[in-house]
Amino acid sequence: MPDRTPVTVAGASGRMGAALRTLLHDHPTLRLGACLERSGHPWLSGGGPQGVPVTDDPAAALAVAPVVVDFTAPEASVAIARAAAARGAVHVIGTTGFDADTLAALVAAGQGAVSVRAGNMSLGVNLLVQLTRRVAAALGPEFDIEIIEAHHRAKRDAPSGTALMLGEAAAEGRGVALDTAAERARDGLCGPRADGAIGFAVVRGGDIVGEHDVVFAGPGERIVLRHMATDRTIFARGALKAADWALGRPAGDYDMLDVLGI
Ligand SMILES: NC(=O)C1=CN([C@@H]2O[C@H](COP(=O)(O)OP(=O)(O)OC[C@H]3O[C@@H](n4cnc5c(N)ncnc54)[C@H](O)[C@@H]3O)[C@@H](O)[C@H]2O)C=CC1
Ligand SMILES: O=C(O)C1=N[C@H](C(=O)O)C[C@H](O)C1
Repeated sequence: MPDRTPVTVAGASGRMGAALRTLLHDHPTLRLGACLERSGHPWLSGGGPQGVPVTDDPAAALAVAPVVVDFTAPEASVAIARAAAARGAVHVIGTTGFDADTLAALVAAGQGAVSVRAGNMSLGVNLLVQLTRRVAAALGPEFDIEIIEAHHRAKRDAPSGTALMLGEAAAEGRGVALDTAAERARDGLCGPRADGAIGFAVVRGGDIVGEHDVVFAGPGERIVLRHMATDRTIFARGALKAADWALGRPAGDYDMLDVLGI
């Protein structure tokens, strides 16, 4: 397979890093070009994949492989965005858990890069986002919207990036701002549900890859839109599709709806 584009995998030893490295092994257009890991990671002193540099320096990785697929942590993604912008490189961002300040820092740092960011890179979830927007727009305020997500016990952020994407889509469909509609915690004598709220509930346990329900609960009936991921390959495949799609595009901020054309 000649002339495949070298890719930096950021967070290369992680769950998503492993899924990406497996797919890149025999990908038709992309190959593993460099591994980026956190400072102090054991792979920096050996033990990582052979034949490619392993580094904690985003600029050094991008000098070798100027397309970076990044499933790391929010602060790490900001540093990678800065390095990608300096080279006008492609930065595919799967990392979730950004607060408002870190998200603003990411966007500012990435000016000049070709950035594709999504809280979920799978085809199925991005279709679910579109369905959620349509159903929320079609139903009246008598339908309460609740988003329930479940993930493995090691996940650090909640609600998941996907749950927040679905919440944004529901809020858009309803013509409201998610910031004001979201109910993210209920505990104790919290009173009845607020009219128009978009509620979030979170399950963590075992090795659940990722499950999301959008519940529209009305008087006498309930609609549930559900996505269940059983294999991380779906996210890795989407991320590599985004990398391929982004090559040669003008600098800017894109998402998976752009990549998938849906
Ligand atoms: N958008 C999507 O489709 C998906 C997003 N995710 C998100 O991706 C992120 C990672 O998920 P997992 O792979 O499950 O986590 P993980 O904990 O298995 O892997 C994260 C990796 O990033 C590395 N890392 C941390 N700081 C770094 C730095 N400064 N520079 C380079 N590497 C660094 C860690 O050492 C680790 O190897 C999470 O935010 C998760 O929510 C996960 C799956 C799908
Ligand atoms: O951390 C994970 O594992 C996942 N994170 C993403 C999210 O926060 O939605 C996507 C997927 O659900 C798996």
